[in-house]
Amino acid sequence: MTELKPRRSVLYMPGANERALEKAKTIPADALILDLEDAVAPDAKEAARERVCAAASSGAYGTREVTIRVNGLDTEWHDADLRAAASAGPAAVVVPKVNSAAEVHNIERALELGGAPEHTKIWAMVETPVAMLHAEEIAAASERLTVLVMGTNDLAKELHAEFVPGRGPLLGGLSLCLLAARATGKAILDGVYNDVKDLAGFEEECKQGRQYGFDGKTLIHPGQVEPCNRIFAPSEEEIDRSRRIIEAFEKAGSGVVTVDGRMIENLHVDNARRVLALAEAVKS
Ligand SMILES: CC(C)(COP(=O)(O)OP(=O)(O)OC[C@H]1O[C@@H](n2cnc3c(N)ncnc32)[C@H](O)[C@@H]1OP(=O)(O)O)[C@@H](O)C(=O)NCCC(=O)NCCSC(=O)C[C@H](O)C(=O)O
Ligand SMILES: [Mg+2]
Repeated sequence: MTELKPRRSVLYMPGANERALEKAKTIPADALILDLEDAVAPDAKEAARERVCAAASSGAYGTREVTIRVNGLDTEWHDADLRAAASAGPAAVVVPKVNSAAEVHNIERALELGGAPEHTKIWAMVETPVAMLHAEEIAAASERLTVLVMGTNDLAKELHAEFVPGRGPLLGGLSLCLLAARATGKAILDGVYNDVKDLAGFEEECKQGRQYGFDGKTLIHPGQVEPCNRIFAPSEEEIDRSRRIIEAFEKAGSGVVTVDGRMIENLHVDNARRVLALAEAVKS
C-alpha cells in the first residue's frame, strides 16, 4: 500500500532566495522543494546549491519533508547537484523531466555512489509526453522512488496545450500518471497553479486533483498552502461517515450493509480506514 505520509501541500521555493528559505520555516506546508532548477538563474546555480544543501541538512524545518530539486539530467549542473544533495541527505531528491527507468537507475546509482543515506528517496517529475507514455516503468524502476510529481507547465509546453479551466488538455496525462502511481504503490502530487492571485481558481483545481486521487499538490506561493491543506485533508463529514461505515460493517460481522442508504462492502471499509488513517496523520 502507498506510504501514508501527509503530502497535501508541497511548496517550491527558489533556492537562491535566502528570504524565502528563511520564511519557509514557519509556513505550514507538509513538504518543501528547495529548487535548483527553473526558479534559479544560471549564474546563481552554484551559490543556490550551497545554500539549499545547508538548509536541507540544518534540521530547521521541523517535521516537514525537505527535498531538493536538482537540475535536469541533460544539464551541466546535474551531476554536481546530485553529489551535493547526496551528502546533504534531504528527505528526497526531486529530479525533473525523468523519461525512463534507465534514468531512474542512473540517479539511484549516483545517490549510492555519493553516499546518500537510506532515508533520501527519489521523487521523479513526470512532465513530458514521453514520461506520460513511460509512467509505469518510471514509477516501478526503483524502491527508492517513492513519489511521482506532475510538471504541468512543462507538459503543457510540450503538448502545445493551452491552460484552460478544468485542464481538459492535460487530463489524459494526469490520468496515465495516476494509474502508474497507484499500480506501483507510489504517491503522486499534482502540478502547480500559476496564478497566485486567483485563489478561487486555485481551490477549484485542488478539488479536481483530490477528486482524481492525487495525494496533494505542488505549490508556488505561501498563500496557496492553507486552502490546499484544507482541501486535501479528510473533512469532518468524511471522517464521521468513515467511522459509521466501519462501525456498521463490524456490527454486521460481514457481507453487505447500507449506510445513509448506500451499499457498503469490505472495499468501502478499507477506504474508510484509509481516510481515518490520513486524518490521524494530518493531525500529528
Ligand atoms: C510566484 C512568485 C514569483 C510571486 O512572488 P511575489 O510577487 O514576490 O510574492 P509575494 O509578494 O506575494 O510574496 C509574499 C511573501 O512570501 C514570500 N514567498 C513568495 N513565494 C514563496 C515561496 N515559494 N516560498 C517561500 N516564501 C515565498 C515572499 O518572499 C514574500 O515574503 P516577505 O517579503 O517576507 O513578505 C513567488 O511566489 C515564487 O518565486 N514562487 C516560487 C516559484 C518557483 O519555485 N518556481 C519553480 C517551481 S514551479 C515548476 O517549475 C513546476 C514544474 O516544473 C512544471 O513544469 O510545472
Ligand atoms: Mg517543469
